[in-house]
Amino acid sequence: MTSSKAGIRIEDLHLSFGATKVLEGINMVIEPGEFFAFLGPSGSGKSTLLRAIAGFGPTPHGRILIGDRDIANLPPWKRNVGMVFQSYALWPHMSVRKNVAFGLEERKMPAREIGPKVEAALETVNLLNLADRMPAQLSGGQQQRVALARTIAIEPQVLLLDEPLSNLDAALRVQMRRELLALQRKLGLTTIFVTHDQEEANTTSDRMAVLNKGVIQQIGTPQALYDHPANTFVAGFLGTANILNGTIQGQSFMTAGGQRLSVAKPVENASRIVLRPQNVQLTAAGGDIPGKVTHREFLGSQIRYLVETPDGQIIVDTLHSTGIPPYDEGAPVFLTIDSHSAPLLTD
Ligand SMILES: Nc1ncnc2c1ncn2[C@@H]1O[C@H](COP(=O)(O)OP(=O)(O)OP(=O)(O)O)[C@@H](O)[C@H]1O
Repeated sequence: MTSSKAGIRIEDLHLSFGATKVLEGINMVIEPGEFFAFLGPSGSGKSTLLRAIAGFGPTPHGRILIGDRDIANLPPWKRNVGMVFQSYALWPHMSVRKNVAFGLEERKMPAREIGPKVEAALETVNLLNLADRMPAQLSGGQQQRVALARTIAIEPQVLLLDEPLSNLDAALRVQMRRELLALQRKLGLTTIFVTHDQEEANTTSDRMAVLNKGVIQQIGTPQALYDHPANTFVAGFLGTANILNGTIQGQSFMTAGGQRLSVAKPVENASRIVLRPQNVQLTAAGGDIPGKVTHREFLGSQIRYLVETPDGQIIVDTLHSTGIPPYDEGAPVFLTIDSHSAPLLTD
């Protein structure tokens, strides 16, 4: 089963629900065949943006192009997009096979063509053996695969996924996100995946857009956004971050608490530095910054310490090896900070 690849271009998109602005000045280009994630906290506008591409919800201002077709004013069924919902939205009274055939029948495809297309879609998601079951006789993961098969059967140019894994338990989510990525790679379909789960976005997407309050904060690969956040929101939203205030002085960042941290590339007007918990070392003596352990959490592979310092609380992650963690709550410690390539922020 193949689909023609098409990119997506969104130009200066604005959208309101009545008087409430929900999306502002959205511009982005999604490359043909790319797996792209919309990531952001609850209410940031991810689903609204996805639905605007699908043709649901209030009509936005701005342009939405799939390939070189402006689809912003087309009804959903003329946009050639396939959408998978969090709830799966399967017909409970229809077998798996009928559910997958439904969209093709709606499109008035000749019956002799529908059978092979349904088989091919079910084969793609490894569900051919369950084709005659009813949805209620399937596990959550299997229902999700039916929803996917139903969507890819119509051979859309673009696949839109709205939190498709959030009804699954943790282990199945991990398995399904790998299956989803493998399927996307096999079909080469331009895909947008909405999630509020950064691990899900990090592990699947080629690139992602981080949204907050209806505004895109940054677009890039997961690693680029983690290593080079554009602002305090992105730094704090992706992973755990210690964000210290201060100023640039020569080749150093001088923290508000009086610590001089050397930086490779000083940024003029930088007022914050981002220290990831794994870039701080804890020692009993001989480090740069004195502190006191106020809390300790056992995370399995790591131990997380909260340490009170002249710059406030700093989170430190250390690798766990078998045995008793070395520092108790209340222990005096020293921190050594690897600040050389730590991101500097100006907002
Ligand atoms: N039908 C509606 N009428 C009015 N406001 C709405 C409507 N749907 C969504 N909103 C508002 O638009 C904003 C964005 O909602 P949206 O569902 O896009 O966010 P989200 O980032 O997808 O959040 P979540 O992860 O919780 O689904 C929210 O403030 C929400 O309250």
